[in-house]
Amino acid sequence: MDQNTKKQRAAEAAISLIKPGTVVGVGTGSTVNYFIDALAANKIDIEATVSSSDASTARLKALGIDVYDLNEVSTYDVYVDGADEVTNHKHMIKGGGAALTREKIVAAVAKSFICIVDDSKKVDVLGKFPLPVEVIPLARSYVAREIVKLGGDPVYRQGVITDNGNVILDVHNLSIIEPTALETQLNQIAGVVCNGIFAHRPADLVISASETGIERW
Ligand SMILES: O=C(CO)[C@H](O)[C@H](O)COP(=O)(O)O
Repeated sequence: MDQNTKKQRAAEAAISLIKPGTVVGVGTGSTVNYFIDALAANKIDIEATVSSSDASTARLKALGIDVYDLNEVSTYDVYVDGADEVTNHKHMIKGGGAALTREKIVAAVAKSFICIVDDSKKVDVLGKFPLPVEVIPLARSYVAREIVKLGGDPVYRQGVITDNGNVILDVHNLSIIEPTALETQLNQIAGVVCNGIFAHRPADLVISASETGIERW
């Protein structure tokens, strides 16, 4: 079974957890695209969505699904998003699609976070996937030097501007033993907007698809 089929299966497994009449938080990426398509295909009569990126907003609207501005919503039940890595503790690295900041915000407003992945994303320790850090453009070199002091190897993601007008540093060679501590530490560097460790707000449920079926934890 190829990776895209697994992504689609994980996304479709999340559909049964979506209740009619509710607002649904929608992440970003290829796995979430399958979720958006399944939301439309299953014709679940949701009230609307809140979205974590311009790309997801465009896909939702193209399928006739309403998208609320997050400022119109005080809270909502379920946020569904993919991940680049996820652990048994439901800590994640996100931001491979450069949408980490809005993803973290939209997830923060949700009562629960459902992470949908194929089984290649499950890891014991975060950090093999280069950690995305969104940075104010002016601060790029300074932040990179500070990250080197923390033991990481930052690489500027050439040609990528986030939906917020910022740039991304992908930090290689980190073994993230204490994700909550590193999430906090990176956020304290002046010029960092957000980093892709989701440990202060982990997932509540991970749905992972493999050859043999769906695993939940
Ligand atoms: O964090 C993300 C985007 O910023 C995505 O959730 C993550 O990169 C996984 O993407 P995909 O579902 O395409 O494998």
